Amino acid sequence: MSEKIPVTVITGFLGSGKTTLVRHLLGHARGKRIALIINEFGDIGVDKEVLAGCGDETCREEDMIELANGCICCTVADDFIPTMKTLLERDERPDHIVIETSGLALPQPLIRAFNWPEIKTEVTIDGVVTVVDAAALAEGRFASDEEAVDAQRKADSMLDHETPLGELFKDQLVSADLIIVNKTDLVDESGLAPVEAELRAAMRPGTGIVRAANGHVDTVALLGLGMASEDDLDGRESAHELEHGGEGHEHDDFDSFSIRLPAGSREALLKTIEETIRAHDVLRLKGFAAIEGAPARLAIQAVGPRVNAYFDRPWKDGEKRETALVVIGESPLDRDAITASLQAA
Ligand SMILES: Nc1nc2c(ncn2[C@@H]2O[C@H](COP(=O)(O)OP(=O)(O)OP(=O)(O)O)[C@@H](O)[C@H]2O)c(=O)[nH]1
Repeated sequence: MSEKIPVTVITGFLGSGKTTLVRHLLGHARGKRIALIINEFGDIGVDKEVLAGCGDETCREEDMIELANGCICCTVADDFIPTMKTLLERDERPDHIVIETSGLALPQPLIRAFNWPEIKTEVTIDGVVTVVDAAALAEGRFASDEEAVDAQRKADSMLDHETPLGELFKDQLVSADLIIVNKTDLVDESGLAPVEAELRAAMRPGTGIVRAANGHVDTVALLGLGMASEDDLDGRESAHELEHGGEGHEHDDFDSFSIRLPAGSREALLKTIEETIRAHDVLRLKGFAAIEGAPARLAIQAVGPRVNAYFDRPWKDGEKRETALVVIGESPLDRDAITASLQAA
């Protein structure tokens, strides 16, 4: 049997620089024939257009395949596996396959798809590479325009609309074998150090971190990791899988509860939330807040000490204007102390 073809899976939030990285990679392929599978959604074809313009003979049109649907995790059987099989049945098989995932799909189902018998004997994941936007992270955001990310997600019926962005971000980090800290040209050293500390706290131990600007990463560092990630799933579970017991794993060690508060001031609430999270090791805090005098509700997403808040929509007629938050952390959570702390807002 011929050797398995290595596949690099590239994840990362919308706008983090995945396409830029892929473009650089194709332009520096060092003679490797690389096939590219793009899992784009929304503005279909944009990434392909960008890549087609790279002007290098390694970027051959026939080696770029777009998946029809926006979310690999929903369409593994109908779309992804057949696409892979078609690619593998070609006379001229690629030396390496790169999959650029949509910035909002969970990487976990894609990684597990490599264990499907239809493709398991022919391909293996060389490495899962997660691109992060250092500039956004340095400012406490996951992406340069979170609202655009969320709007796009909501517009795509194929995507899970419930998973908070912070959770998806973490899912992308724990999936990674290598994290590319991109856009370092926009952040100085004092900004990068805390970003990397944050990434290290969230990622699986041993994950590599490489800094980059405009996706300039040496092909040698990017390809040939030889991780066989599909055989090494421990610790890569998505938050969703963790909450729901996962694939044959038991995860009873998370606790969550909800709390309701009267309308208050935005500044006081966010400050209190941040302090509460730090004081009580809360992993996640999410919900909606009623802000005095505001006609819209304030969506709150916190992952670790990073609290995000944005007005997501106006209050509806008849809707009760109160703050409702869900607190999640490792069991046991000190509910009374956390509740008292949040009530101080
Ligand atoms: N300053 C700076 N800009 C960058 C860097 N990398 C990418 N960009 C810019 O950031 C924007 C998004 O980059 P893309 O490569 O399209 O990001 P992506 O992750 O593929 O985005 P989607 O396909 O929309 O998910 C583009 O305008 C890039 O030119 C970088 O290192 N520094």
